[in-house]
Amino acid sequence: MGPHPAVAAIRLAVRRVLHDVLNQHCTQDRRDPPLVLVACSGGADSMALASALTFEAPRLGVRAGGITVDHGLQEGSDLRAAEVALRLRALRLDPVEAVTIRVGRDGGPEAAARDARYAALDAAAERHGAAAVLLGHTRDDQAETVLLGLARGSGTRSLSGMAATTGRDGRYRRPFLELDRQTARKACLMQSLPVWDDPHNADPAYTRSRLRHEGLPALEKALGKGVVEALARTAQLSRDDADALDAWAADAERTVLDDAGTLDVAALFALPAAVRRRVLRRAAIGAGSPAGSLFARHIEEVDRLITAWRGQGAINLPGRVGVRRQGGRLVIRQG
Ligand SMILES: Nc1ncnc2c1ncn2[C@@H]1O[C@H](COP(=O)(O)OP(=O)(O)OP(=O)(O)O)[C@@H](O)[C@H]1O
Repeated sequence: MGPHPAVAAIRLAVRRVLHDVLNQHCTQDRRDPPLVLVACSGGADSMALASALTFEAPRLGVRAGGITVDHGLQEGSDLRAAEVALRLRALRLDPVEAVTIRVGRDGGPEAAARDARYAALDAAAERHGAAAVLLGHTRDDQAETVLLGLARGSGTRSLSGMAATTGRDGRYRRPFLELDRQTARKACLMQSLPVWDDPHNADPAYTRSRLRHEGLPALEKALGKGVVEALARTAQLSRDDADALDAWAADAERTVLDDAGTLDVAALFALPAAVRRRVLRRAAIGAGSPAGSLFARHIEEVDRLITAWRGQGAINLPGRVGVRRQGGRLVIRQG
């Protein structure tokens, strides 16, 4: 008798990613077996991921290890991290590491914890020479990410959620992005894997938690069960659109930019709004405005220098970047 369908599904998802990693490894002409690490919080998604990795890796000639990060934000988090590391070793992953980090405050508690966690995972990947790091984000996480982008009123890039592959050299992989959270949970249950439910995930103080426990269930009640799947599909379609528009903007930039680094207003005006705003955003970032602080409202204001010109003065962007219209040119400079 084969494995339970949930276990078969998580294994298939991981096998596909391992094939990809192996192909990439071979094209780099490497002969040693690649090491793949699972980033594991001890929650159901990443424990399911660890179990699938431990099953598939030896069959494909891949080495498999695990990393758990202790954010040090809760009483006893060090003991829990040690416990997760033990569970990963019990799955015969090797190497296994529990890494303790210090979380700053920049950008709010959730963003600060995420930034510190990725920095620790990057460092661990470098230290162990890992070819890939697997993350347990599911289709439900993707749907939540799309809704958060929608609620911020941002564009297609933000609606495109998380990519299956991100990070330096495509280091981070998300095998479960097309799998629902219920399947991961069921797979743990069927394999008698103990899982740890992070109390933060149920804490209504966190936006994502409210969305998960109140927002999405209300949407499903109103619109039907297919909402999560539809939102995940929206993410993929938006990603394709955003990629195409980014490529268009990169081409357009070459035609509107002169050697002195100023932009031709008439040529900008002739571009479709979605492309023009991307060109303006690229130029602002190129001049030193930090991408994370540059919001749609900033770019809209710069855009008005082109589309609603009435002699306005210079516009100040984050990072001490100023934008002014001088005759038929747009001058974007720091300082
Ligand atoms: N403390 C951690 N240590 C290592 N990896 C982590 C940690 N927290 C999150 N991750 C990785 O990031 C992914 C997504 O994080 P998220 O906070 O959504 O997960 P979670 O709900 O805490 O845990 P899980 O996804 O395992 O159920 C996890 O699946 C895991 O791969």
